[in-house]
Amino acid sequence: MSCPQNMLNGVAGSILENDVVDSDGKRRRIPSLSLPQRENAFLIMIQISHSIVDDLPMPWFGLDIGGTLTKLVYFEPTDTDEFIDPETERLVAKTIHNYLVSNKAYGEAGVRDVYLQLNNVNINARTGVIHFIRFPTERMPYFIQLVKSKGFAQMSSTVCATGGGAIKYSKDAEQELGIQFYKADELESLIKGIEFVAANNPDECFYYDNPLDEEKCRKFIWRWSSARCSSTDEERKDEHVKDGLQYPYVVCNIGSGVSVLVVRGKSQFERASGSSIGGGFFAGLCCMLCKCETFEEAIELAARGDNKNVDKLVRDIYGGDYDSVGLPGDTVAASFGKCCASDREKIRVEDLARSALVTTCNNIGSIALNVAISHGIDRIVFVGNFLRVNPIASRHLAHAMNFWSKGTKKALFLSHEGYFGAVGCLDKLVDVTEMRRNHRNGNGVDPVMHKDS
Ligand SMILES: Nc1ncnc2c1ncn2[C@@H]1O[C@H](COP(=O)(O)OP(=O)(O)O)[C@@H](O)[C@H]1O
Ligand SMILES: CC(C)(COP(=O)(O)O)[C@@H](O)C(=O)NCCC(=O)O
Repeated sequence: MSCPQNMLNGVAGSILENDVVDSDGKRRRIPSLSLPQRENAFLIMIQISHSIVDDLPMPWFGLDIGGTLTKLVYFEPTDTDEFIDPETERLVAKTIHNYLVSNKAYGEAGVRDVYLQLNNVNINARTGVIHFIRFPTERMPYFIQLVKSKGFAQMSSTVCATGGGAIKYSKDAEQELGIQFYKADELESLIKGIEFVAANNPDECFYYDNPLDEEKCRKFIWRWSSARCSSTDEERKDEHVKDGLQYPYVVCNIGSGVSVLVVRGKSQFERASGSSIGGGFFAGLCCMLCKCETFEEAIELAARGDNKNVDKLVRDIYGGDYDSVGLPGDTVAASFGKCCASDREKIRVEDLARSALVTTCNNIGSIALNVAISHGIDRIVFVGNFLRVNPIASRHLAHAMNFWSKGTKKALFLSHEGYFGAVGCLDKLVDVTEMRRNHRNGNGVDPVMHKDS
């Protein structure tokens, strides 16, 4: 465990001598020791563990309470040590493991995305696993009651929260559970989460070749940290791999609504644009027009539909391409433009769902591309849960970026789609640890009393 320097005050010499903590701050099991040595080490470890518990009690949760979905990430330490960790902390971890990690579904609507689990990651000087869980935000009151009934709130835990709901529900969490959120800004958390996950998961990022060609479409991993694609791994294996991400890049977050950000460096970003035509718009149209009950149902319907029966294309108006301005005949000229035609009875709900999907993607693609062009940036990273189980949208966006930029801009996608805000807000742990340490040393404020920072 990388005990922050201040935690080591007074015992540092003995700890290093007894090899409890590595010089780079990594925790390590003690090699076999003689009995007096063991007693000595044990006492030292009790002191350390108390300092650590004082600094930031486990378990650690990151919560992104969005307009539609709440994303919960749970960091489960795997570097636990019976000599170092207090028994209470280990018991809590076991209780949570038994409930969260042994199940894949919770209540009526909670789901753990097991395939996204990230192993062997380091957060705030601990090593562990990140688990990914989501549920509809409208179930938040039920979630609060569940946490209460399972007694999770009593286990002194550290909850970092972001998204609009971190503000909206903070009073309920406090009143019902006695939990105060460490709040983080959602866009800052989004970028921190993207950079953290991309750095920890070499296969996180991908792009499509020939996105709209059913036969030739291929998905390739983009090794973001080394700016190369996985197909060249072998031939370039001896090359030096650069650390960190390649700047600049554009992020287009498609949640309920859409935010487009320009990222120029670590912690250096601006929100350049946005749109209300996003995931909520698509889901809402499908609910009202197609009577879909779920997002998954809407996507399945759209997969079987044809937007050409609903949208007016350039060729429906021009009889072919509109050459002089470079508009191909199969471009959508007017979304839903055929819905007023006298033969509209032939339009199926599948076609309406597909048109809703294409309309949403076209609008988002155009905004994201404009931002990339106006800022002179070539890589556009699309994230957000609108892209969940939705390769049609990703492939459509990939094609649009390539086609309208004449191949100069590339659409990239990340496999943890909508979870970056929840991961990124865990970064608050580092700030809180630092603040608590300062407070203990007589400087600064107590973060427990100032969780809104
Ligand atoms: N299981 C689901 N339930 C509802 N919407 C979903 C689901 N899976 C994907 N979506 C899509 O994801 C969007 C929400 O994306 P998300 O990134 O979680 O945003 P937010 O933070 O606004 O909730 C929805 O508007 C919908 O289009
Ligand atoms: C307000 C929001 C940041 C909230 O984030 P979300 O829950 O949609 O992920 C987002 O919905 C948004 O950027 N809407 C578009 C607002 C606009 O620029 O028109």
